[in-house]
Amino acid sequence: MSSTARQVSDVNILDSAVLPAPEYLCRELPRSAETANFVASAREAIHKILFGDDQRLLVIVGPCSIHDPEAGLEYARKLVKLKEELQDRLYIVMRVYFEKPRTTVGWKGLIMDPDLDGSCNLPKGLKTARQFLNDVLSLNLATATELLDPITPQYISDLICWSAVGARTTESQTHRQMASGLSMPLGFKNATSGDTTVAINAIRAASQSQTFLGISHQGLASALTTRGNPNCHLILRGGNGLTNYDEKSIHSATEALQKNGLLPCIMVDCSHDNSGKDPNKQPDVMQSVTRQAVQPESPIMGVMLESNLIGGNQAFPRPLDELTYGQSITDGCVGWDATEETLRKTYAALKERF
Ligand SMILES: O=C[C@H](O)[C@H](O)COP(=O)(O)O
Ligand SMILES: C=C(OP(=O)(O)O)C(=O)O
Repeated sequence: MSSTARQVSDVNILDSAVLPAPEYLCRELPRSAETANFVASAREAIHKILFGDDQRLLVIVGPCSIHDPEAGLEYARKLVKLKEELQDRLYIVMRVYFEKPRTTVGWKGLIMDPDLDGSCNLPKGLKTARQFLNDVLSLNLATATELLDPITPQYISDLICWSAVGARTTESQTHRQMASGLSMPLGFKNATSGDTTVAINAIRAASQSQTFLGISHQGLASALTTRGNPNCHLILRGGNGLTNYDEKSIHSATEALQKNGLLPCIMVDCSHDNSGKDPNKQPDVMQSVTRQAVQPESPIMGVMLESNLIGGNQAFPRPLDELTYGQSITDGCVGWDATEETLRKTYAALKERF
């Protein structure tokens, strides 16, 4: 009888590289006291909007994904000027998305592949993301991201003012548990099928205390017990080719929230299925949503817009020297001029709310 055992673990693992512990990266790229205070007050401002203590509209706007930090910062510098101008009616937060959930496969974002060439240099990706967040916050601009991998928050969440769990992960217990321990307000998107029940269940689960497997700041596998996140809300993004920002959809989502004892508090994503993935339709969606938002007792407290320096998107992968500066390599975005016009129109329409 042979005593040689067959290989039964790591059969499909090609490589494994230890990452720096979160505390190491946070020490290398620390947050200043000013930045910490800015993040805390941005989260408070968003909390007040969620709970109806501030009538401003929360606007999560920016690139579908950050792939070029230089262009991302140019965008941030433009956005912060507009934010300051419109801040008595709009609370503008920049989309700073580093992790992309894919329907099948594709570029998974700057954290996973910062060199855009499939080399997946994760230590560089985490470092670039942390540096970029620090840079945006130093402009006095609040940051929003989707948290996809449950290990990522330990590296960057102290620099995030608002986060989302996406349509592909709202039903995942792992993500609901993660959300229950996060320190910032968070939106759950309805499922890609259009189902909103999964997002409502997610809000309920994330508001509870949970114990689950995670990593500590020292990078050690840990059992984490959370308090529950009281600042979760619903995001309607359409689904299965259909929109869900019309009055009837908003009304039925509101009823479902109330039936579950949750705050009637809804953000509308003007992109994704709500625009049929056509970025040119996002401004019209935003206008329609704003018209509803100014109605008395409207549950609409926020909107999301995918926007970049240049409108549309470019096919990717492609040779890096052929990339158009400031244009999305993931979903199509509204260009800067149209973004500015749309936000100004929203601002003007919101006069009725004040
Ligand atoms: O917002 C981004 C995309 O819609 C999401 O990452 C899915 O992209 P995919 O369907 O192209 O994979
Ligand atoms: C991936 C995103 O959205 P969704 O989860 O709605 O597809 C996104 O907002 O980048």
